[in-house]
Amino acid sequence: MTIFHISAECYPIAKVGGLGDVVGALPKYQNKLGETSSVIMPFYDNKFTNTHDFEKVFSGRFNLGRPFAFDILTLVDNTLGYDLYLVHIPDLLYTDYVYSSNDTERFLGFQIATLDWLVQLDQQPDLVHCHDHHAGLIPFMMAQSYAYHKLRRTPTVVTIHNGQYQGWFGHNKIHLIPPFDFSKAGLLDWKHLINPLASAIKCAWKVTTVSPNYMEELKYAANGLEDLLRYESGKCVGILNGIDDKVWDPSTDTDLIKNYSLKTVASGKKANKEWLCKEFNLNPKLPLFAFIGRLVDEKGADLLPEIFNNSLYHKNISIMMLGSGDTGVEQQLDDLKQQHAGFYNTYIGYNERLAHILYAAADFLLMPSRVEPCGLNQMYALRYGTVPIVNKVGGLKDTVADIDNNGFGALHDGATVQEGSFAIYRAINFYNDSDRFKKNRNLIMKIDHSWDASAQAYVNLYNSLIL
Ligand SMILES: Nc1ncnc2c1ncn2[C@@H]1O[C@H](COP(=O)(O)OP(=O)(O)O[C@H]2O[C@H](CO)[C@@H](O)[C@H](O)[C@H]2O)[C@@H](O)[C@H]1O
Repeated sequence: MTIFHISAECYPIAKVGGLGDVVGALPKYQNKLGETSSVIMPFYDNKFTNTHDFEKVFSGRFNLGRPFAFDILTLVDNTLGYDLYLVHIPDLLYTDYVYSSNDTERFLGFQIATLDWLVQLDQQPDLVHCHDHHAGLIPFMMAQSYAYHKLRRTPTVVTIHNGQYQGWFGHNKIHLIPPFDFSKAGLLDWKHLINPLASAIKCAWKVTTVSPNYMEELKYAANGLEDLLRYESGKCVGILNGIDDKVWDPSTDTDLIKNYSLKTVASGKKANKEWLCKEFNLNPKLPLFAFIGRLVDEKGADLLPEIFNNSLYHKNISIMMLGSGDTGVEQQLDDLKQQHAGFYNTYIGYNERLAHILYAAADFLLMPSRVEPCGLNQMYALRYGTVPIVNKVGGLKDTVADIDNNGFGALHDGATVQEGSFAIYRAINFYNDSDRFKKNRNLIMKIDHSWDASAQAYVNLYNSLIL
C-alpha cells in the first residue's frame, strides 16, 4: 500500500514538538510492516536542508491571489527509513521557522502544491494521511476541487495531534481554495469561519486522535468542535502514539554523557546527572526533577513557578527546567533562580541534546498538563528510567499508573498548584524508599511503547478503507 503522510513537521528535518516526533517515526515503522509510506512536508531554510542534497522530481505553479512557482524535492540519501518529499515554494515557505502568526497562505500553498503534484503521478497513492490543521483542507480539496477529481476516491485519514489549534481564517479568503462546487462550501465552515481542522473532521474518511482517552475528552472540550466530534464519532478512533525506540534508546543515544542499559542504569543515570548538575550548579545528591516542554497553558506551564517555589522550600530536591514559550512565564521561571540558587536552574530555549541528557539525568519528569493529547515525554522518561509525575488527562491517563495503585508513576487529579506540589511531595517519599525506587526504575525501563503495535493499528485502519 502506498501512503503519503502530509505534515508541517517531521523529525529530524524540522521539529517544534511532538508532531515532528510522530511523523518522523510512524512511516519508518509502517515500512517495516511492508507498506510504502512517505512524508510530504514544506521545505524550510534550516540546518537539515542546508546540509543535505535534494533532487527535483516535479515543478509547477499555482495561483494564490497571484502565481507562485514551486518544486517538489526529494532527499537523495535514504537514511530516514522512508522517502521524504519537500514542497519548496521559495516565495511562501522559504523560512527558518515552521510557524508564524500569519500562516494561512503558507500552509494553503503547501497543500495546493502537494495535491498538484500527487494528482499527476502515474501511480496514484492508496491513501493520504493528513496531520493536524496544516494539512486539514486536503480531504476537502481531494473530494471537491475539480482539479483533483482523479483523487476523489482516494481514502483520507486525519490525525488530530492537538485540537486546540484549528487554523481558522475568514470567508473572504475562500477564493484561494482551488475551484469547487460552491454548494459544498459548508464543508469548510465552522461557526462562520473557514476552519481547516473542522473541515478535515467532516471530510476525511477516518479521524484519529493520538490516544483513546483524548478522543473521549474532545467530545466535551475541543475548543468549539465538541458537537462536531460527537456527531462524527462513528468514524473517529484513538490510537496511542508510540516512540521511536531507535532515536530514544539510552544504550545507544549519542547525545548522552554515558550510555546505559537495564543492567547499568544506576551508574549510567548517575554519570548523566553528575554532568548536568555540574553544568547547571545543582546538587547531584538530591532527587532531580525535570520539566521539558513548551511553556504554554496547555502544558500547565503557568503553574510551574509556584509549584517549584513550594517544592524547593525544604531544599531537599533539585529542579531543572528546559523550555520556552510564554515570555511572562519564562521570566517568572528565570526570576526564581536567585532565590533557589544551587537547587534550581533553567534553560530557556529549545535544545534537543539537552533534552536527551535531561531525560537520562532526572529521577522524575513533571507534566502538569491541562490538555495532553498523548504526550511523548512521559514515554521517553520511562524508557530512560525516569519516573513520570503527570496530571490525569488525555494520553497521560492512558500511559501512567500511580505508585499507590500498583503503578509506577505519580498521577495527580487536576492541573493545580496544590495537586502538582503534593505529587512532588509523594515522589520525594517514594525516592527515599530506595529499594522500591530502584525496583520501579527497572520495571519502567522494560515497558514497551515502541511504534510496532500502533503502526500496525494504523495499517489495519487503512486496510479497512481500501479493501
Ligand atoms: N525546549 C525544548 N527543548 C528540546 N526539546 C523539547 C523542548 N520542548 C519540547 N521538546 C520536545 O518536544 C516533544 C514534545 O512532545 P509532546 O508530545 O510532549 O508535546 P507537543 O505538545 O509538542 O505535541 C502534540 O502532539 C504530540 C504528538 O502526537 C502529542 O503527544 C502531544 O500530546 C500533543 O500536545 C518531545 O520530544 C520533547 O522532548
